[in-house]
Amino acid sequence: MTYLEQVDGGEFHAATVGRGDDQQRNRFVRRDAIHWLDEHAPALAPWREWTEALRVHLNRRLFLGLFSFESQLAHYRPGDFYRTHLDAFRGEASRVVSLVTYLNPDWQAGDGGELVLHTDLGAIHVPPAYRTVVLFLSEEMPHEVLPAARDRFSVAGWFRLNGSMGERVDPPR
Ligand SMILES: O=C(O)CCC(=O)C(=O)O
Ligand SMILES: [Fe+2]
Repeated sequence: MTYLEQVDGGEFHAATVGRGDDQQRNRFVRRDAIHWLDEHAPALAPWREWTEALRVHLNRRLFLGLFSFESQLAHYRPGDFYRTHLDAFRGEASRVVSLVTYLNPDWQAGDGGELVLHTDLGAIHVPPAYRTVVLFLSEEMPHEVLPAARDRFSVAGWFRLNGSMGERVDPPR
């Protein structure tokens, strides 16, 4: 049984909006079900190695000071969506770079479920097709997920700064 099959068996819960104590389930904003990827699962070693190599590369080339990475698998059932949002609030300085990738083979034009990036130059529509990887600045890129006509699986991850201060260890999970 693959890691994904295991997860699909039941370890999903309704996605919430916000972090920590501010977390709330808001079905008007997002409808998907999510599963935080287990940092220690042996099956996910290639994913950890790849995202770690990307983290080091981004720091080397762009001096971003990225410290950690967290990611979650999301399942959008037909009709599910995620309204326009930012992944981080300015000044919060936790999530710096967002990464999204897709697990849907044979995604067709009429299947919907596009990720829409609302850039200064206009909207960019990204079909959630297998092997597509999207990276953007978490605080600066408004984006949304349009409703899909079929089940849609994505992995969203965030490269974060080290927000540890005094007794408070970051990330909090
Ligand atoms: O699945 C996607 O295309 C993007 C998901 C997203 O924006 C998020 O989880 O913050
Ligand atoms: Fe997002």
